[in-house]
Amino acid sequence: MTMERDDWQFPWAKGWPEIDRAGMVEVDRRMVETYGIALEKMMENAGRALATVAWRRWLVGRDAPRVTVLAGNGGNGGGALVAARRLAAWGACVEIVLARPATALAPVPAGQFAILKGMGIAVVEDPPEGAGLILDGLIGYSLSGAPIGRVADLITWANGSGTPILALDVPSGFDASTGRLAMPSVSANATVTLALPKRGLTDPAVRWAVGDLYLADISVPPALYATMACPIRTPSFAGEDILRIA
Ligand SMILES: NC(=O)C1=CN([C@@H]2O[C@H](COP(=O)(O)OP(=O)(O)OC[C@H]3O[C@@H](n4cnc5c(N)ncnc54)[C@H](OP(=O)(O)O)[C@@H]3O)[C@@H](O)[C@H]2O)[C@@H](O)CC1
Ligand SMILES: [K+]
Repeated sequence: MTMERDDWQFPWAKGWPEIDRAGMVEVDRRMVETYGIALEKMMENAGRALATVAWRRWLVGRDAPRVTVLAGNGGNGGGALVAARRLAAWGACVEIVLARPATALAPVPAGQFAILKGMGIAVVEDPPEGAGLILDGLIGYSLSGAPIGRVADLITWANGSGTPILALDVPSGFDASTGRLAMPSVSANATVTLALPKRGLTDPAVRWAVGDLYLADISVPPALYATMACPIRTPSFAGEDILRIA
């Protein structure tokens, strides 16, 4: 699978369709209710894509590389927990840091967390030093206001760690409704966004937070996009389920 395709390099030059939070919530709803593509399935695709980019860009060839996974209690955290499972199975030494107590995890992320516990994956309270990569699964498209509390502390810690950061869907702190960054915002080396680029992600002004941008296919049927209130042209993945688009 080639991760780089020249013709995908500059989406704003290519008119990549972008989507805001409301649109993505509608896509998620129709995936489940119209097509029966369960959240677990979407989350598995999201997490595997995150793990694949993590492995191929930062971890391949290294012996038991250490990965710190920062997980919020929503779908973004769930996708990162799937990536944690895949990376652990590929030989990474994974440490999970939850932003909220495990009891606050939403049902599907909680299921992912239970699997990780069953695998004996380490869950640590304080983020460890010296990891080779940090996964940002704190907040995705459901940011509400500027990050606060432990989430904000973890963002600040990750940014100051000197360790590369790979963000899921959006860098935590990025507002997918407005395309603007709240502070603090994760300053990611790369972001794996899901289905469609979230509104504003390809704006060069936010590149310092987004980093290199990958788009992951989570199997949205073209007809779903075509019958949206504002029809969307489907990105052509054509057998390559992760594309670098910026
Ligand atoms: N088809 C797809 O695209 C798929 C998308 N998927 C993924 O789901 C994501 C959307 O998931 P979501 O809606 O569960 O919420 P999400 O973004 O995880 O954030 C909620 C968390 O953020 C927190 N939080 C919010 N604001 C905050 C603040 N200011 N300061 C601090 N904390 C704040 C909030 O805390 P709380 O409000 O509960 O206290 C809660 O913990 C999406 O981005 C994608 O990654 C996958 O499921 C696969 C399919
Ligand atoms: K994130």
